Amino acid sequence: MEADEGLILNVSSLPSPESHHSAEHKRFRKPSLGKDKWQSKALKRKLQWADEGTPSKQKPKLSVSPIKKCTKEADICVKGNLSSKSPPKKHSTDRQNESLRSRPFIKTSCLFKNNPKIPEIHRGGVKQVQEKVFTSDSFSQLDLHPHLISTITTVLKMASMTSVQKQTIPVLLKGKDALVRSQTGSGKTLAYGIPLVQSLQGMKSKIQRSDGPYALILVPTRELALQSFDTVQKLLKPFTWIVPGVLMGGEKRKSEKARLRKGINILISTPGRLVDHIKSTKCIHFSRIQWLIMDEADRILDLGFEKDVTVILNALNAESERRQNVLLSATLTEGVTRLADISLHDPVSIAIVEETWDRTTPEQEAIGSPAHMEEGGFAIPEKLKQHVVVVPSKLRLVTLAAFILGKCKFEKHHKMIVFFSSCEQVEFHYKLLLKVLLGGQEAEEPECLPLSSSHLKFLRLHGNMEQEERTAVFQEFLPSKTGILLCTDVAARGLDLPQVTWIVQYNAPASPAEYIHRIGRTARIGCHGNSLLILTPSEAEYVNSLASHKINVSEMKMEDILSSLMKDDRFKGRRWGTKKSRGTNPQEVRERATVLQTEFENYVHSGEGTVQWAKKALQSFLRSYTTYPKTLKHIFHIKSLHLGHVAKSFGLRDAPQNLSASMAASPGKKTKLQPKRPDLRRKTQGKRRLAEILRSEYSSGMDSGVSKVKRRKGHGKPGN
Ligand SMILES: Nc1ncnc2c1ncn2[C@@H]1O[C@H](COP(=O)(O)OP(=O)(O)OP(=O)(O)O)[C@@H](O)[C@H]1O
Repeated sequence: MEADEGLILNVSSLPSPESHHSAEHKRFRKPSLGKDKWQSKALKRKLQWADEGTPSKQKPKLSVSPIKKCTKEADICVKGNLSSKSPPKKHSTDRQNESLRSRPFIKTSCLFKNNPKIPEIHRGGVKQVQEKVFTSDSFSQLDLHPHLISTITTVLKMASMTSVQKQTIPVLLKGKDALVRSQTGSGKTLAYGIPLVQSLQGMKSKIQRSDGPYALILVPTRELALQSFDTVQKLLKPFTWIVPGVLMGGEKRKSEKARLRKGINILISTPGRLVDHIKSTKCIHFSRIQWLIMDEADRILDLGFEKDVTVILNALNAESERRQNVLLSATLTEGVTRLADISLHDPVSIAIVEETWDRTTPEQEAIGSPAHMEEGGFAIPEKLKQHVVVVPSKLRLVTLAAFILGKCKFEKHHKMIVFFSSCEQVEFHYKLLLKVLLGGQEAEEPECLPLSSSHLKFLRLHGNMEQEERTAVFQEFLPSKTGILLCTDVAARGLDLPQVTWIVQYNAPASPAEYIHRIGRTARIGCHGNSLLILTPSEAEYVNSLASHKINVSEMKMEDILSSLMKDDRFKGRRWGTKKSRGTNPQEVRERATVLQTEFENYVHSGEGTVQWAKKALQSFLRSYTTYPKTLKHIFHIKSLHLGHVAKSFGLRDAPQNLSASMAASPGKKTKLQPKRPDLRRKTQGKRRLAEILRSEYSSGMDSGVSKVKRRKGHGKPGN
């Protein structure tokens, strides 16, 4: 146990955390149930607490100990039993008091003590790269089939072209290869979709379904495959003889084979799944392929799909030599240059930038080569407001919860995506937030929830989920006007989820490119949007790293986010009793944050299973922390993490002692996760682990080794 976690409330005659937790649930469902029992238990309580300076190695005692020192924060939890002094007058306050009295006091460390100083964020005058989204030109100006134009205007309801469409469509209609970069949400799908459909519908000999693929569209994730399929299908409405199809894993291989046998003319696939079919499905052939499109091309390589892409290119080259190739992304990086070299023939480079592009060198003037495209920074949608908040590790969880409550419960019309760095963390936070913020009654009895809570709808999406559930979640979140989607980077690329108002990055992304794609899930096609990046004090320098890529963030204050808790009396400290809270009293805000943290900790410590589950999530976080690239290691280094503090953000009261050997963490001290003498074997293991993590997010769905989270009704035991 760490020194600053010595402020522990040791309580005798406490109900077990588990029984308390279920009582809290009952409080929401049937407020009158168990009232007497809880009142008498509350009266029996004798609250005692240990000295703040408890030696760090001393084990927490559950016995009664003398009061040695009382800090303001201890007041929060201990002194506040005011109900006997000022008895409630009204029925509602009676019930409120009862709930306050029944609040458990097990042990709560000082959330606001011994935290590292929050450094000031200095924002240089970063001039962001900007693109104009729309042009005044209409699609009818292009040389397209009239039915295609009417589909665009009547089915897709689009009037004018976006900048990237205006520049790309004519190039592709001329039969040229292209390398296209334009900001997120600028309409790149139609930029390749329209010329593709125009060219296939106009082929001299009419396409037959049995001809097999004429076009191959590669995308990194299954959801993006589904989305691209949907767009292509719409464009093909008047051209019913051209058949699109999607291969994306998760589906039975047999049924995909059957669809391939029947014939797919525009094949949309994730690379891994396609390679699987190339290797095992006899009826797949590419003799008529005319188009190869790689959307999110840089990501396809990042994921270690390079080998897969090579297999695919070889398969295509073996059967057909002449085809048109297109690579697209909002962030073209070195990887794409490599891919461009092997897949494109004399390409036209298209990048949509405005004057703010900082052309300081003659090389940068020549945007003709993809290498130059990345030097000036990536464009960010004009109406996207980016924020950063620096939060000490211990306060991360409550800050996230307060932010979600503030936006999605106490404000209207917010739809939010929260990014985490691993599947386990998504699962953990999903269930923890459901249990604590919604009282665990989310799915079963929404009508029993306090009215305001009905605005909170949590969903999650990550690579370890069964495909059926992934698709269901995607389809549910897509049209929804509200909701909070917790996810990994599996949702960072390409997904077009309308009306998302906030992107929260709970774990910083591993590259500026990923930052751009994550925030790009909002403020699409000229709309407004907001993003929040949550950093710890030791990570604050990341803001400079973003600035060097022309990414400009403005600071939010943690205290302002936490002040949303003033609107939620479920987290009212006991000493405030029935007193009406006026304005934002910083002390009361801290108290409420502490009550909320206690609720998290109580849930996590409600059983051995939940403790293990939190440790697993913590371990997963630490593992992902070791995978930041070299260039960011000075900011995100495992050694700069304080394990005891980080544990708090997983609802754990103490730094876990028994993390797996590979972690070799030392509780209560800064973590020592790096081997003292890293040898080659360990390096290889690290690489393999990284590959596993990435694969778990993006696997084609055919890798048998990936464990799946089965869909459970009513959200059963965590960690399963
Ligand atoms: N000309 C247009 N007019 C109006 N809306 C458009 C137009 N073109 C595309 N859109 C819409 O803009 C949204 C974003 O398009 P799309 O998903 O193709 O963007 P993107 O550039 O591929 O984004 P990302 O880089 O995130 O993948 C979609 O909802 C699409 O229907």
